[in-house]
Amino acid sequence: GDDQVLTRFNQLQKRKKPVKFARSAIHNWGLYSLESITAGEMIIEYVGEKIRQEVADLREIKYTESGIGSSYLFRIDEGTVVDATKKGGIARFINHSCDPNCTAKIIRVGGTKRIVIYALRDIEKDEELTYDYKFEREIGSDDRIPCLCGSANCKGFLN
Ligand SMILES: Nc1ncnc2c1ncn2[C@@H]1O[C@H](CN(CC[C@H](N)C(=O)O)CC2CN(Cc3cccs3)C2)[C@@H](O)[C@H]1O
Repeated sequence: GDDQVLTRFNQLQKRKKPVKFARSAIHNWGLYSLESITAGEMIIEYVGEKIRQEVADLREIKYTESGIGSSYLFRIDEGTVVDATKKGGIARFINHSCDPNCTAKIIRVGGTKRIVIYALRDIEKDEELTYDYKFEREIGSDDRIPCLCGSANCKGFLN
């Protein structure tokens, strides 16, 4: 129930799972576990600036124009986005996989929504952490992002 989530979130605040960012076999930088993690455990919060969708749209254009490439934007709900580009935690380095070992959950803590990354299965030390980005399909658009996760069940694209 919610109280367990709260307790575990508070524990997570005190004792984050040790993780590190390093070069990824999937894309550029990725996030890795520094110790084995048990299925269901909270690993890290995706921390950043909470902004309205309209602001996120403008920033997305600015980031793309300034060559930051795709952005560290994480949608919380239809009106809210967390932007980890300028003020963000290292969870922004987690890559997508079609066979992920983590999942990103939106939890409500004291009335505010937060993004927490949980382990979907037992994770070994030094494994790259991944979750399914669940990007919306860009129907008909030509800017599909080819997926490099390398999983047997890879869908071929991120969007
Ligand atoms: N399975 C995958 N297959 C292909 N590409 C992937 C996969 N999974 C993540 N991606 C890329 O990664 C971005 C998500 N990124 C996660 C961390 C990234 N690896 C990083 O080093 O910053 C954050 C965005 C912000 N951008 C900054 C950039 C740095 C270098 C080139 S663009 C990347 C995504 O939007 C994608 O473009």
